[in-house]
Amino acid sequence: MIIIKIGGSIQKDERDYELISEKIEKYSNNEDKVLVITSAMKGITNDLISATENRDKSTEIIGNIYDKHIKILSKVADGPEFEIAFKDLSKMADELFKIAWSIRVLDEITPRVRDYILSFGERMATIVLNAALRSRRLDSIAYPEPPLVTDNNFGEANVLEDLTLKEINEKILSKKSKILIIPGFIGKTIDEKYTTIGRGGSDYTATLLGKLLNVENVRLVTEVPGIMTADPRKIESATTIKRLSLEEAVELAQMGAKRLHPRTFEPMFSSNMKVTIEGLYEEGETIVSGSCEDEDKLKGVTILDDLKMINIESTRIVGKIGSAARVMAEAKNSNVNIVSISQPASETTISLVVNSNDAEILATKLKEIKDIDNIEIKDVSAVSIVGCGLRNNEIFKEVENVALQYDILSMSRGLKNVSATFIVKKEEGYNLAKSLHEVVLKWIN
Ligand SMILES: Nc1ncnc2c1ncn2[C@@H]1O[C@H](COP(=O)(O)OP(=O)(O)O)[C@@H](O)[C@H]1O
Ligand SMILES: N[C@@H](CC(=O)OP(=O)(O)O)C(=O)O
Repeated sequence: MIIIKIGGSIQKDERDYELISEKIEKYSNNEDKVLVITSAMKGITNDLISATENRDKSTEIIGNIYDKHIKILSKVADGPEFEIAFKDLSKMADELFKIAWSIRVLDEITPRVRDYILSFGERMATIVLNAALRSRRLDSIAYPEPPLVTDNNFGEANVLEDLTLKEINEKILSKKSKILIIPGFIGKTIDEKYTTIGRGGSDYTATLLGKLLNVENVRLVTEVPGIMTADPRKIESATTIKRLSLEEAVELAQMGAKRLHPRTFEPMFSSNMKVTIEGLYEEGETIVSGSCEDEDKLKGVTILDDLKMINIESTRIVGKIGSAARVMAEAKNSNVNIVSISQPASETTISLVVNSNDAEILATKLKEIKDIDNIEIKDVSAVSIVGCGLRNNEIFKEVENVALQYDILSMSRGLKNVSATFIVKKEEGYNLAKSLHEVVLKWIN
């Protein structure tokens, strides 16, 4: 069996479905079963989120979502396949309209209802993809219900692995068709409420099922030809990385490369599967497998630029046990994720980097701590460089020399020292990323 994940970025028009069908057919030739995991069609998850946020427009947005699906369906499916899929999509859309109407009337939404609404993106995508494959005479079936059984942490649910394995064996793998199409990103609780596992969660669905089902090959198909040395939309000279060790892949995913779910590669730590990220339009792929090897030098650069640094200064917190804990406790109580932390040995300052949206919320809470003299907030970028070669002194020095030409606010090392992150003022972020990318291109193999 092979697992193929089809990204949302490559589900937008007739040509995409033609290329996807060819790819699935090619991979299915030597397999007994192909488990296809699909994301929602391009832009649909964002549209659904916008329906939950702009409740006065929710029915209009949902009308557009339905139209987009039917328009594509009419181009990729024909005859009875079109008829069946049309009925299934219309039934789902009816259900979605009812919820949209109720949130519009109530002007209120709970995390549970939000996940229920988001679940329609992936569920509708299984129907369109299946109709497209069947119209090309491929032996496929869609199972739109979530394969993952999760806890009820709506928005970022955790997968219950044993129950998921049971579910997939009983309800999905038992189907006779060779190609089984299931939704990524969504799950359901034991009492059958829809959940989601976090943005980009279809990649993680694929690797997690790969581990649970002992599958050797998991292929994540997307619009770019593999994971690249930088986001090709930001840095033109970015090129495909041929191989990533698991440590490197985890660091890159965590810092947003190819908008992967941060846990995408976690299942690989307890399995022997090989994960390949490959392009639909251009030849090119990245293989993720194994640990750091001698030939692994530098692999890539990422940049996070919607961040703020909160500098907390006080001479009265120096040497006091529990000062940092109080600051962190405020972050926890305010539900604010800390992206980076630093404190000099003089202990007079604690600097926290958080997502821009969270900065004011946290700073307001911190101002209530009476031993703090001054709190300052500034826009920053986090620029990271990743590669096993950073453990090599010569390479690390070269990276450091380039970074030191900028005004570095803090520096930290990642998992097993295979990454280094530099925090700089926002206006320096892009230039630092470009300079570090030049070093990557020199050392990449
Ligand atoms: N290092 C990187 N390598 C490849 N793509 C990247 C990288 N960093 C950011 N990206 C962006 O990720 C996008 C693909 O992610 P996404 O849209 O989530 O794909 P999919 O929907 O197929 O899962 C690309 O269009 C690219 O701009
Ligand atoms: N549709 C979800 C899940 C996902 O993984 O999407 P994509 O494969 O298009 O990144 C999202 O947008 O987050």
